Amino acid sequence: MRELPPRFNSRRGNSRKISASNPAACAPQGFEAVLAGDDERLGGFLLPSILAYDLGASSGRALLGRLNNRTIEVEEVHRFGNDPVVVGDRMHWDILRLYHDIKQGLLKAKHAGETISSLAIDSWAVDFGLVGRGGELLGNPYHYRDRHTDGVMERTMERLTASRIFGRSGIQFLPFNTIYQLAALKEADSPLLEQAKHFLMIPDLLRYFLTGEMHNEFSNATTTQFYNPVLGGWDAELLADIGISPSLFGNVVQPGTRVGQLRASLTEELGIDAIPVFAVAEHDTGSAVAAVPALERDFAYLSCGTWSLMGTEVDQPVMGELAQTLNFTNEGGVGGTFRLLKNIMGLWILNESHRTWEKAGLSYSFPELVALAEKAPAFRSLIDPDDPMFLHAGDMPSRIANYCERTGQQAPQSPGEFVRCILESLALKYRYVLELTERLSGKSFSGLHMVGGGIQNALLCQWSANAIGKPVWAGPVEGSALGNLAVQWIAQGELSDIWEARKVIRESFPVTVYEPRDGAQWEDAYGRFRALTGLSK
Ligand SMILES: C[C@H](O)[C@H](O)[C@@H](O)C(=O)CO
Repeated sequence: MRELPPRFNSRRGNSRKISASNPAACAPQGFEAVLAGDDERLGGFLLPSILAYDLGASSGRALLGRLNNRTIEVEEVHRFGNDPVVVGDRMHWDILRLYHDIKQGLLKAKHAGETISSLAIDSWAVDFGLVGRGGELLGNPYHYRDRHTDGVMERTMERLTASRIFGRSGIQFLPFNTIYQLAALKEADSPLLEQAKHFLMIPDLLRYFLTGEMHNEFSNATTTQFYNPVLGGWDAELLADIGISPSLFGNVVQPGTRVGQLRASLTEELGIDAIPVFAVAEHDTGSAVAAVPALERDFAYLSCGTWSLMGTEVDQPVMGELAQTLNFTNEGGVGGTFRLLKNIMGLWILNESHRTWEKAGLSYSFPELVALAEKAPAFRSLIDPDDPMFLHAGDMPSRIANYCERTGQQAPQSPGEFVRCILESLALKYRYVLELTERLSGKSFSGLHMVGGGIQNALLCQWSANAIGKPVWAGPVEGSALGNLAVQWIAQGELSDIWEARKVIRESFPVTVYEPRDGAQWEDAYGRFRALTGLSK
């Protein structure tokens, strides 16, 4: 059974009120005192900063956080690109460059005169590195959009059946899930598997570089599709099914667990202290959901970035036939919770269209593209953003035109019309998935919380409210980084539990409310969208 760190099993109402009555604990320099389970609040002293690294599919940032008398102050000390590297027909992450930027963040914090009391890393899911006998990384991790997994999911599902895989993992079927990446290496008889001794997901790997310690974190482990949430551990049967040795997989730690400190060689190299390192919800979506400033216990969220992740928070995974049929997922959360959600292709389609136009010498900023979309004719062309033709990198405008021709629609002609098609289709897909979430969870939501970088697109937020016919509460932008900070503060007794964290986030970062408009138009468009895309409930 999963062991939760102290202060994290307060999902429903049994949180321990932490009082500041015992001044004996007030020894800021004795920070370790807190770590030793002393949960007396340090009498309102301003504690040193903590550092959150949030690595997204296109960029990363190092955010300093301070908790100043119930208000969160954040400061971005380092922002960096995350450009995949294509070698031949393989696409890899530039993991050593990412580690270099993590070190840059530490140096910038040091030069800013900051005392860092802890740090943690979150990133996108499913991807991993393999480490050999000597502790060496055996190669640059594959990017989940690399095509070495083409056809592997279908072959694996045929051999094992979808019910067996979903019944043991509770995870949605996506072709890049870790289980199919490992199965692809097995099919290719990759020498990597012969040499591999340890499996580390992206944050696990970067944390290992920092501390020298190897741990697999829970929220990210669940995205592999071979973690069994009922057994509370790696599923040896599924691993055996794909011919992968269970010995590669280590102990799974829960968000909020202290997992070492910066190794001596690094503290010497950078001239900094051996800062404690925590595991947080290292799947960035897990951290984003932790930071949703919800008031009510039953809330719907949309984490909006390269991907759009929509769902709700549940105490137990929902692994019945309907969940499998609707292809929902149950990814691990904070405090023993699960994220019942569905992946939606998201702003990736817009980002790739922008990249295609840039390559063609058509240079538009994102705000310009959104302004052009607003002026374009409404609901002229609609797509299902999750059609597999939009998954891999490439010329999205041509694929959108192709989709429209295939469905008997007029294809967009100008960048403004293409962007309108993308944003309208996303908003309508959000309505579709929200209705499925209500059906599957048995909950009804009074509105939708939108968090993440994508909410800076106010038009998308407004159209999402119009499409769902309910208010959208947008904020915070830095959802993942704030969720990362929050779990570090809870682990160190600064916040009592995730609900206090959400309250402090709500008070520190006011949300923008988008009330639904143009109901009749969007209702009509939704009918057309369902008919065109063939999406039935
Ligand atoms: C593959 C994606 O990374 C994953 O499904 C998504 O949840 C994510 O991590 C978005 O950053």
